[in-house]
Amino acid sequence: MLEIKDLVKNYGKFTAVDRLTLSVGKGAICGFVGPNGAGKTTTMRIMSGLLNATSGNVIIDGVDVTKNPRALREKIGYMPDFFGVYDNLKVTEYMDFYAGAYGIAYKDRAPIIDNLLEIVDLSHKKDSYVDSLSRGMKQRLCLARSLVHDPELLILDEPASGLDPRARVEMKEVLKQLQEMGKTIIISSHILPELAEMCTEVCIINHGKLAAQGSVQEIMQKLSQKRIIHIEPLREMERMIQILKEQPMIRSIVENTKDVELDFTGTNEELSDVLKQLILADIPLLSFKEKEGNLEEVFMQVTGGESI
Ligand SMILES: Nc1ncnc2c1ncn2[C@@H]1O[C@H](COP(=O)(O)OP(=O)(O)OP(=O)(O)O)[C@@H](O)[C@H]1O
Repeated sequence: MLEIKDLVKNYGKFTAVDRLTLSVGKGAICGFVGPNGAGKTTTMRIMSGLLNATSGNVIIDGVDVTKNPRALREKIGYMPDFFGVYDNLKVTEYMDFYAGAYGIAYKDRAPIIDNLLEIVDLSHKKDSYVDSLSRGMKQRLCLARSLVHDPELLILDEPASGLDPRARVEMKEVLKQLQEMGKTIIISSHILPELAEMCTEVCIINHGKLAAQGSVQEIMQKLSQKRIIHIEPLREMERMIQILKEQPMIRSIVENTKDVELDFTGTNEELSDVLKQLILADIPLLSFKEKEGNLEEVFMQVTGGESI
């Protein structure tokens, strides 16, 4: 659905997007994650035809944005990270304004607007003033507005930013519904855990380059250099540690009051062998498990510890 090839954007001498190459399949919810200033907004604005690239290509559904921005206008819905101020405009009037801007005939607008407000769960607010809505509602309204022309690809810049956990869950549900309707969604954030639960895949962007792409699980596996294994014996801690010290794939052992933490460098096969050794030595075990990777740690590792 989306292919970005060698995309470069220079602002004067500064390179904000640096030979970025990636592709996103139809029906994906792809998270664009990176620290502040990584180049996410710049890339999204180029994808949406709002900004010219210095070089490279952005191909959406077979059409190059840089060569044919008009043809793409219908295919793309863009939600910016900034929500303007709309004094004295009611929710339906706001939607009507955008429907008009996309050339939708006046007589066709009402059912489209009603349907979209229902999708984003704002039907009950249709006669309210936009400025009176909560932040979460404004974000959802902004999302509804980017859908007026029924685009195939949605480009959402930081839609979850500043939302409380409940509003995030609501946003996640709306996105899932849109995915079920066959839309492809690109969504950005500078907080990986915020996106992880919403996305089918993630692209981590750093200094305008792609640092990693894949499902959250794949990225965690590829990038977590450390495998930490927790082992809790019922007793015989000392004897267990002696056996563990003889295992070749264990880089270090940290002893806690009740359990030990191994920094393990081996494969699953080798890990199951460690378990076998302990059982053969009759060490009574209460638990033997790998610590789940921490998304934030992985993100910090990929982006060189830059702030999130
Ligand atoms: N119009 C501009 N002129 C000069 N530099 C710019 C311009 N727009 C963006 N930049 C710079 O390009 C870099 C990338 O900015 P961009 O807004 O794309 O990052 P981002 O990943 O979206 O960051 P954030 O999460 O803070 O929104 C930043 O260093 C920014 O200062």
